[in-house]
Amino acid sequence: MADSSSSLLPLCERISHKSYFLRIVDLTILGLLFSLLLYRIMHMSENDNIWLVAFLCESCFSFIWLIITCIKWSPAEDKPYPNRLDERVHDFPSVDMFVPTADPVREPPIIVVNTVLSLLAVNYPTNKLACYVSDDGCSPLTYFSLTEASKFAKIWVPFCKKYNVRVRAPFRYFLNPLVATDDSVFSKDWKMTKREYEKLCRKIEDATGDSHWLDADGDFEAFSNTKPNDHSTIVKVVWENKGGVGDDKEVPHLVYISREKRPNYLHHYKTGAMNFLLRVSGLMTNAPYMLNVDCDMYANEPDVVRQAMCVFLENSKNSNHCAFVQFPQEFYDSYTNEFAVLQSYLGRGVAGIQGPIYCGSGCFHTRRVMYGLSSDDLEDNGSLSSVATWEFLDEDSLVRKYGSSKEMVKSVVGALQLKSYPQKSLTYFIEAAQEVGHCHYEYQTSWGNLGWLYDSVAEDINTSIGIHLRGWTSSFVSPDPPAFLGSTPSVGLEAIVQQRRWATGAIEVLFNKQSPLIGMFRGKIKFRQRLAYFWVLICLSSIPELIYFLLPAYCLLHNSALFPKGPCLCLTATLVGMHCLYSLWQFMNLGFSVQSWYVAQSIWRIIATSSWLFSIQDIILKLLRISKIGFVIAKKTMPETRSVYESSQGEDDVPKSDLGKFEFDSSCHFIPGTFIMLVNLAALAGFLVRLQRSSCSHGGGGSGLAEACGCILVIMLFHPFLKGLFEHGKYGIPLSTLSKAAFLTVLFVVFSLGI
Ligand SMILES: O=c1ccn([C@@H]2O[C@H](COP(=O)(O)OP(=O)(O)O[C@H]3O[C@H](CO)[C@@H](O)[C@H](O)[C@H]3O)[C@@H](O)[C@H]2O)c(=O)[nH]1
Ligand SMILES: [Mn+2]
Repeated sequence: MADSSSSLLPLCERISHKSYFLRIVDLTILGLLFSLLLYRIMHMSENDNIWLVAFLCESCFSFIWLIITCIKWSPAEDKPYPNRLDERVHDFPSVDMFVPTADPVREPPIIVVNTVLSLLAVNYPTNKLACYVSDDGCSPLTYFSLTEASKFAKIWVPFCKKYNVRVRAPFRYFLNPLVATDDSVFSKDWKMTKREYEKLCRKIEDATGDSHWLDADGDFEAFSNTKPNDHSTIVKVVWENKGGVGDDKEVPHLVYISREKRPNYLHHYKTGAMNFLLRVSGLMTNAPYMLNVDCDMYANEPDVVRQAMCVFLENSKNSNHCAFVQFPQEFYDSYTNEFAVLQSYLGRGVAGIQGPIYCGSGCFHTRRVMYGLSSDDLEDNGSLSSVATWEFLDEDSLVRKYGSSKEMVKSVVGALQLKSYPQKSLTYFIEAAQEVGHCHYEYQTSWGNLGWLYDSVAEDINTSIGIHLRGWTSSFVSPDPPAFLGSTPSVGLEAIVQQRRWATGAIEVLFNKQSPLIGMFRGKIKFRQRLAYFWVLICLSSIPELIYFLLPAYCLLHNSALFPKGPCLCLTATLVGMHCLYSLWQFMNLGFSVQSWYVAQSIWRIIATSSWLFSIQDIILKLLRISKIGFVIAKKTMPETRSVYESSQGEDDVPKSDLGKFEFDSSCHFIPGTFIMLVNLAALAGFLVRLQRSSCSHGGGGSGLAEACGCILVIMLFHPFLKGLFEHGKYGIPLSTLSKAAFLTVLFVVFSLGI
């Protein structure tokens, strides 16, 4: 473990990104918002009800900005120095790596295989690593792909280490052609490895849709007569690194697991899979640290495990108890950069308080924390306190918490006491692993209150709150190039549905016993950290946003004033202008273009008025017990696999003009956006032909110019819908959506005109 000599340089450092300039900008915007609210209060009596509605919406926006300012106040991140690790650490801690997958169609096995290969090939002693793939789809194709991948890994892993390959997911690596080199051995190895990878791709492709190979091989017997939601537990050791000494030619363990599923049992989607992974890995290797990635998130940085260990080992020497190390989620196929910007500003902001929020992927966890320990259950030297020993290691309580498997209990005790795990063959544990995969294993235990927490489809936020409430800190490491890269749905329905799930999950957290709202003063969580979890509920702002986007149109048609009059209009104009410039600066500061800033602004507004709006409906239906909330798996794609071994052109296969174009279909998700667009167009048209009512009987009455500008701004924000009105095919708004939105627009216009 880590050398205690203090004269050596630290393994990681905390870097503060505090900026007085940004604080002043944040506070100025906040001041302008409050001034606007004050102006509205002072002129409430002179205006009609719409003034009050605007006031309420703006109060919500001001509250959100207040929270954002608090979160961003003292941004920070950790910078690890993996090069210093070797001189400091003699015995590296083990790390178990989890990859959950659930659907071989939406998550093609070749993507999962690439993720697994990138993990198996990281720069870390191979005998300290084990990779576990959980398959909720119970797919023989996924299992087959992994067995084939493990054979290829014996070529790929040594190749990566010998030539210090930077990107260790073969599909990415082979996108680039072989660079001319004098090293003939390298050229030969490169060509051979590429050929083998192509063979692997072809084998997987051939096996897709053709299942005769299933019967031919006894290894697949476990998969016969299974359905994804009705089958027994399957545990298969795909590759065991027997007697490994950790040299560069070895391949770490690879284990395939699929927990039992029966139609009438709750299986808790990804969260259930994660807890099963936690148990099986506990039985087999019981590493003190665990990496968890989504099946499409390959390791893009070979040193990533070493980076995470730098943070853990450095913190283990002081009493700063770090529960997890989170790397940002970044994507190889994203044409919009709104997440990168969000993570860079808000993510670092939270990181500077108690630590980043766990975001489901690209995160290293501590096993002991996942088994339910609080930060004050530990002594300064990291051992269990006497109270915790009594509370956690009592035999009855162990069975009550972790279930009845004797092997499991033994492994939990070992993990809690940080005992080194007796090496046994992985196959020795298959029976015990099957036992802890039964549907009823968790029944009347604490699983779901410990491990990954149940009752929300956003298990990441939920679990994260649980950890921070127990007084742990977490760490944010954001290397360049990114540590992990994954696939994100293209802009359109897929992305909207994904955002709807995230928003629904976030609101579900509000109603949990972990809720940052309930138990406001409970737990060892810092106040600003609690605020950060409130920010996650930003999805609730969809209602004021929707209303606000309709207000200018309403006021224009109804001939009432929305914005302050005279010189005070400057207040609104400055606010809008400053906010635009500020967000533009944030984008450009990270190297993104003006265009990408503009696209991101509209994407956020579209997400707010569709995904977030429908998530509120999901929650209401759940609370009324009318429907349950499911986990719709996001579709993963990789740059044309064909091009990987035929043209090596990558994304160039897609016409550039189609990249990032908004796709529509007849889903109800597109109705709000179309409706907003039509309403604002109608109001502007009405304004232009002086259709507005001439009487000023309804309150203040405005010249309408400011409101017309408001409409133009809304149209600019929803410009994909404007384009969608004129485009055809998947880029055009379908007639059914258009007619529904048009009907609503007519109702709105009639209502606004007061006919
Ligand atoms: O029943 C299920 C459903 C999903 N998954 C896996 O969960 C992961 C995440 O699913 P994905 O469809 O990719 O969701 P995303 O919206 O892209 O994921 C983000 O949001 C989720 C919460 O909604 C988090 O769990 C993820 O870690 C986070 O990356 C994938 O590896 C899936 O295979 C399962 O194992 N079982
Ligand atoms: Mn995903």
